[in-house]
Parts: sequence; C-alpha cells; structure tokens
Amino acid sequence: MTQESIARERARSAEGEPLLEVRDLRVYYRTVAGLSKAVDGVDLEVRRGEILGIAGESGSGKSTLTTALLRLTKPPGFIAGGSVIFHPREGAPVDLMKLSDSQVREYRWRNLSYLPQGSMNSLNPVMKIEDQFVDVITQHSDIPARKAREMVPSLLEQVGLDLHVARMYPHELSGGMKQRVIIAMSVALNSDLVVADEPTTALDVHIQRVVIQTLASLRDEFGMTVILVTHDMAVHAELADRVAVMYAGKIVEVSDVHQIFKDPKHPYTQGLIASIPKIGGERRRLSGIGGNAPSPLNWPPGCRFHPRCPYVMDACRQQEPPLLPLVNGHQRPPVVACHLYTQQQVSGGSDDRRS
Ligand SMILES: Nc1ncnc2c1ncn2[C@@H]1O[C@H](COP(=O)(O)OP(=O)(O)OP(=O)(O)O)[C@@H](O)[C@H]1O
Repeated sequence: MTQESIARERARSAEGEPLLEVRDLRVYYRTVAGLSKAVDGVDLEVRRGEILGIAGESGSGKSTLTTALLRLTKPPGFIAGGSVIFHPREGAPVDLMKLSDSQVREYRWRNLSYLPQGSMNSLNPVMKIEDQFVDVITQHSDIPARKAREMVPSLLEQVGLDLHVARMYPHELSGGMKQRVIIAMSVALNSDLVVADEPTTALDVHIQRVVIQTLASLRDEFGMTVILVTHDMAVHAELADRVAVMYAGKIVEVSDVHQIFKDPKHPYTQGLIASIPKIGGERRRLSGIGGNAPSPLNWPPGCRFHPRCPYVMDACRQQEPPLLPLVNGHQRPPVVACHLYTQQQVSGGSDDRRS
C-alpha cells in the first residue's frame, strides 16, 4: 500500500466522526463606534470527510468565523469566548482556542489549510511554480527540498494540472489554474481540513466548474474535510454535503444539502433559496429577503431576524430562539433556531445542538 492509499483508507474509516466542534464561539472587533459582535455565539460541528458549506449574505460573519476557527483572527478582532475542539487523526482532542501561538502555528500547517479570498493572487510572480511548492513544503514540514521537488508532479496531477505547469510562472497560468495550484499546495502537507473562502468568486463560469471539480475530488479521493464559504447558493448545491446558514453572527440552520434546498426551515434560509435565479424560470426580484441586514454593533433583541421576518410573532421580539434539531420523522434532522418550530424540537443540553 502506498502512503497515499493508507491515508485514503484511514480517512474513509473515520468518515462522519467529528473533526471540529465549535461551541458558543464569539469573535468581536473593537471599533471607534463600539464593540462589533461579528460572530456571537456560534455552535457547529464539522464531520470528518464532509464538505460543509457556510452560507449567508455579506456581513453575516462567515469570514470572521472561519478565520477564527484557524486562529487567524487579527486585531482589532479578538476571540471573546467559546471553544473549537479539534479531533486529530491520532491523539487527544485539543481546544484550538487554548493553544499558544507557536503551538497553533504548528497545528495549522500540519492539520489545517486555509484558502483565503483571492488566494490565487498570493503566488509569487517572479518564482516558478515548482520552486513555490518547494518553499511551502520545506517551510512547514521536515521534508527536505529534494524530496519536496519530487512531490510536485503528483501534487499537480492530483488537481488535474499538467506536469509542465511546474516550470511556469504565475502570469502564464489562467485564474483557475492558479487556484488549483493553491489547492495543491494546501494538500501538499496532507491537511485534515481545508477551509476555502469564496474559492470560485471572480472566476468565469468555466473556471468555476474546474475549481468545483477539484475540491470535490479532494473529498472523494482523499477523504479531506472541506469548509466551503460562499454566498453563492448554487455552489453549495453542487458541492456541499451539508449547509450551515449564518445570519447576524449566528448559525440559524444546518441541514443536509438536499433537505435544505427542498425544504428550508428558517424563514431566512427560505429567502436565500428563493433568491436563487432559475434558468428558464419566471422572472422575480433577486433578493428574496426584504429589509436591511442589522448591525453587529447593535443586534436586534430576541431573534435577530425578526425585523425582516414575514412570520414574526411576539416571542420573536423577546426571546432568542435556541439552535435545536427538529424531531418528527427526520433521520438526520435539520437543526434550526426559530420559534416557528418550538413544538417540534427537543429542548436540552449542548448535545442537542449537534448539527
Ligand atoms: N477588521 C474589522 N474591523 C471591524 N469590523 C470588521 C472587521 N472585519 C469585519 N468586520 C465586521 O464584521 C462583520 C462580519 O464580516 P465578515 O467579513 O466576517 O462577513 P462575511 O459574511 O464573510 O461577509 P463577506 O461575504 O462580505 O466577506 C461585518 O459587519 C464587518 O463589517
């Protein structure tokens, strides 16, 4: 068995187990106008081997959340509370929020990869692709340069790129090729988790497709876990296994991808799905949600969506609905934070919030 197939086997046997457990995570920014509570009590589970989509309109806190998961929050941002338990393939679970900066750096490169927005522009314009691979690998592992250079052809192959790309400069590559080089770099160290922030935004439709296929193959062939952040619901529909919907700094619904498109529960999710343009469908306003997104400087009381919700009730103005699973008849129940479903939910401790 090759090292690759051993890794693949291991990943398969562990599929579905939790990889990350996020509990009551809060990430705030200090601003001149006051405390901006961009991520304000997020509960979420990421399972090994899945592609978890994080959806939500601009400003809902997606990037703030994912950078915090990797401990990449920069001032004026700070972690105001909560835990992110990472379950490595071997060894005991660790709370990433409690590691020292040097411990977290070590962890990040061995276990966690980040493809930030616009990451394809982060390649060094005056270095050949092969040399950039060698740099990344040798800087973040004990692998010597000669061995790193030998790894490049198979890494390029994994993301469907021709071997001659190794000797090219970034300006000779298309946007999609550059994005695939970045993805290959993130898999070079056999990370457990890849967090991809808007990986297809600003790419043309054909190249988007190639990047989507590349990410899907990482999951299918290597059992890699991917957190996919995008406001583009069509990309979630194509790639994600489950989708978590963020609104106003919180997760308001998590569900299987088929379920969420067929039968979205939270009125905000319903609005997001209704705003997807349908090819050949009737013309309608692109925005399925009226009103403006609230400010993280001053979230509305009760349910944060209540000022925009078509189904608002008294309870919504007063009490924040907890994120709980729906119980009736669902094998893999969606979890939702909405007073409309209180009768169908089990109340209880933190385990019930498991997505
Ligand atoms: N450096 C910062 N200082 C102050 N506030 C910030 C900072 N970065 C982000 N925010 C605020 O945090 C909130 C969440 O922003 P974030 O970028 O996480 O949302 P998002 O859902 O990823 O949006 P987008 O899709 O536009 O990237 C926003 O209100 C934003 O203004």
